[in-house]
Amino acid sequence: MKKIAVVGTGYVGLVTGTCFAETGNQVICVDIDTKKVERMRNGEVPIYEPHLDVLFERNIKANRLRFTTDLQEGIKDAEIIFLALPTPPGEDGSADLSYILGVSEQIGKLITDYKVIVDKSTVPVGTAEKVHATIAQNATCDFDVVSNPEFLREGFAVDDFMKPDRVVIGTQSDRAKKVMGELYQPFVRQGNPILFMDEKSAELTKYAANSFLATKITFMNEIANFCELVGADVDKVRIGIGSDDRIGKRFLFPGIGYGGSCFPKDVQALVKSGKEENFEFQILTAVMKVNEEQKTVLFPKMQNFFRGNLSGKKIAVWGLAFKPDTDDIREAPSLYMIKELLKAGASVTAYDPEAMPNVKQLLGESIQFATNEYEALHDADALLICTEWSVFRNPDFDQVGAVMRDKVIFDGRNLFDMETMNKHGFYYQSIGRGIKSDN
Ligand SMILES: NC(=O)c1ccc[n+]([C@@H]2O[C@H](COP(=O)([O-])OP(=O)(O)OC[C@H]3O[C@@H](n4cnc5c(N)ncnc54)[C@H](O)[C@@H]3O)[C@@H](O)[C@H]2O)c1
Ligand SMILES: O=c1ccn([C@@H]2O[C@H](COP(=O)(O)OP(=O)(O)O[C@H]3O[C@H](CO)[C@@H](O)[C@H](O)[C@H]3O)[C@@H](O)[C@H]2O)c(=O)[nH]1
Repeated sequence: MKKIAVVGTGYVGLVTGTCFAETGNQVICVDIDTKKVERMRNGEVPIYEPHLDVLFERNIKANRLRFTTDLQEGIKDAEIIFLALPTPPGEDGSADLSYILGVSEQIGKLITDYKVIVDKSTVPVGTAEKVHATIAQNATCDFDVVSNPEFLREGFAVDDFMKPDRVVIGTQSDRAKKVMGELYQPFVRQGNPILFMDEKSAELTKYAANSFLATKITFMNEIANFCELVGADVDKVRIGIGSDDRIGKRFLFPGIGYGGSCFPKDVQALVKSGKEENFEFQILTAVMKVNEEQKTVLFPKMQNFFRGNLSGKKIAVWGLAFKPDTDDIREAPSLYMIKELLKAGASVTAYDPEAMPNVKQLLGESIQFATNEYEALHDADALLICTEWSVFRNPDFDQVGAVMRDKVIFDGRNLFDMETMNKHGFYYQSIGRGIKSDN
């Protein structure tokens, strides 16, 4: 059993804290958001993340998981302090380290006995050194700073955390290595490795992983766009190349661009880190450009369909979250499409199983929200699909066609097969699969 403090209770911090509690540790989560802490103390999970609620409730009941707004109270008994704080893009695209360094400064003033301070946030190479220097300015006791990047995906966060493909631990301190190795032992029982390395390599491993995955998706999006020009079917090409073990089946799904709180900001931050070393990440620069264009690739198609005049058209939007099984709308492609549609004078009625409250906060009254997917379609001139929630995968097409003004679908996630669409008489455009049916 270890005593752990987790500072920051967002998608990463709350999952980290809860999963460490689940393996028998004593965890206290610290957040400056008083309302959030109040909600958690009342037993409420403040984010939507499948399966988190069961673990959360169980560990609170067992007194292994507690919450506070007071950093001093949070860290006083902890041997390990995780920093799961935001690292948003600064104005120039580099990672903003003010949250990390601000809390590090406070930690330096507060600690009185040995602690392992762990960077769980995604941070540029050299941050562990900066955190160390910041704490050292005030600390009067021994401490180590470790880089332990997190690879969980939203929507699968609990599973990814409990059964990680690997755990990366960057430290050159034997003492910290031992503490971290013991902590993670229960999570690598399946034989997946704990990879010990130096801090800088650990920090870069995280950016390299995200940038590689973003590149893989973007490559497939370009292939999809080319498929449309030459009449090939990207789904067939995807399966064709994905069957090669060297390429792999995963992360090859084309769509309206990658979004979320990680890929866009992390690719940008790595490119910026390169610039600081007079190094140009040529591939990643192209990835960012292609992805920007991909987010609105369906817009000109919609404009064409409506002969350049979207003004007054009613567009139903299915899916607002940047991906299914999350309420997160950070950098969601849906928001880019909605912005273009509103600019063109269209009206938008949207439905998303989890993300509507977040979008309401952002867009207010500028769009309408429906209580289910069919209600969103009432009198719609077209349906635009932005997120592949399971509930959208097998709709009653007769009902869909009956409530819409026109049977027109623009699908940014390739949910339906072309034959089904043809059979039901829909005009259907997706990504990389050509136009099947003329209206
Ligand atoms: N979201 C993901 O899927 C994911 C996965 C892997 C890594 N990461 C990285 O992990 C980090 C955290 O991401 P997130 O998505 O969990 O962020 P988030 O925005 O969801 O949560 C951050 C939390 O930190 C709190 N906070 C801010 N300042 C604080 C302070 N001074 N003291 C205490 N709490 C404070 C906020 O109130 C918030 O609850 C980022 O670096 C991100 O890149 C995220
Ligand atoms: O084949 C694919 C797979 C994903 N996406 C898009 O890519 C984005 C990111 O998806 P995903 O990676 O599943 O979600 P995240 O929760 O953002 O997770 C990524 O970012 C996290 C934060 O750094 C990392 O921890 C994870 O390993 C990494 O997968 C989303 O917009 C998806 O729609 C595609 O377009 N095609």
